[in-house]
Amino acid sequence: MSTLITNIAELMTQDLEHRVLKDAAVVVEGERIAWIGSAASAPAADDAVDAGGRAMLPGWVDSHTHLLFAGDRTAEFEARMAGESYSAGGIAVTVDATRATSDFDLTRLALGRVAEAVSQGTTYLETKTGYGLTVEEEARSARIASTVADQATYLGAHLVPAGMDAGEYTDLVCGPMLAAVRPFVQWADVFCETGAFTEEQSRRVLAACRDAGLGLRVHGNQLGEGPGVRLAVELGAASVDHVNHLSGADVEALAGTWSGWDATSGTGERGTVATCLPACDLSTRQPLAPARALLDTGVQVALASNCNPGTSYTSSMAYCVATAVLQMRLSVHEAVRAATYGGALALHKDQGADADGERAVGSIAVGHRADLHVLNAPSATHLAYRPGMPLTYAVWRAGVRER
Ligand SMILES: N=CN[C@@H](CCC(=O)O)C(=O)O
Ligand SMILES: [Zn+2]
Repeated sequence: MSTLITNIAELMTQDLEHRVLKDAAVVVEGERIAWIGSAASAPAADDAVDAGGRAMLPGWVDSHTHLLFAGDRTAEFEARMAGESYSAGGIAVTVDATRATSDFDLTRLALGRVAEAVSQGTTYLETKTGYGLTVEEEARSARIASTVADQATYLGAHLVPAGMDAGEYTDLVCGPMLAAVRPFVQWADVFCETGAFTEEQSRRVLAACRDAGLGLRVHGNQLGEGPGVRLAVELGAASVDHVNHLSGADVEALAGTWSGWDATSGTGERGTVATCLPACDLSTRQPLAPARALLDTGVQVALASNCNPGTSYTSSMAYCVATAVLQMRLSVHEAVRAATYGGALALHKDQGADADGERAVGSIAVGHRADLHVLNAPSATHLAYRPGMPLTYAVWRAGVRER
């Protein structure tokens, strides 16, 4: 079964050549993109969809979410808006609510959040554990995460539970808890920040998880300058996320990780993606991450929602893109790239087409997964020009029309 989507006013491919085609068409065959080019030379297909002169871009790749939770933290948000500052301790409120929720309800809540994201153009997403914090609860979250998201991350090192010794809890995270979650996750993450995990504890967790075969990610430099970026670079993490407070040395270190990468062919030695979370920055009144400086220094950047009940209760990638353009000084093309290809790079899903059985996401090219987002607008510029407007018109996820 093939579908020709034609009359696309602007096709922002976010492929390696950064092509933006006018008056374009795309053919979807099963789960893959089979053809792209000018509408005038499009081949025939079983079915046809008229995009009506709208813009198409890759579906958003949300590479950082925390969707496995119950309850909300409205009171904490209100206190913050009244002047209190964010601290890691709020996580415990969500842990209590999550533990008190059945498997069925936790799954239903997470699926509802995924559906919300997909309806706004997200077609590939990662989610994390981290609101369980016991062996059984983290294993449960990891199991459910693996069924609701495309990729799952183990974040047992989110907060030391009340009444536990930090060293003993770190042992648990590196030992029995890791063994229990291992079948369900691809990645491990650690909240390396004052009030959460120290540099030494974070290094221990990351090393144990790496030895268990997991890829690494780090929550770092969110609330102040600290060891997060250094640790991510030292251990070869795929991404370091938040990155609000960076020293010049942090930026240089991140740029250095990309010195062996050839961005024009998408080959070479991968570095550590800097994942900026602007919705979280606004909701916690932190300075926006220096995405402009990171890009200018040669760092690969991703934008993600960080959807969670404490610091960023939104899955709107369009909101992140609008903020990146209006306030972080990215061009529309750069912001959309960070929210699509950048996320794929951070999740190691930027490559693969037909031959190897893997399908790249985050860019529109033949053989890639057919994850497509049509805007109710003639160009992607409208994402920033009309911020806050519901611009998602149609969504294909792995070739299936979702909206
Ligand atoms: N920073 C650590 N973890 C989450 C927040 C978790 C929470 O406050 O519930 C984040 O990415 O912002
Ligand atoms: Zn997070």
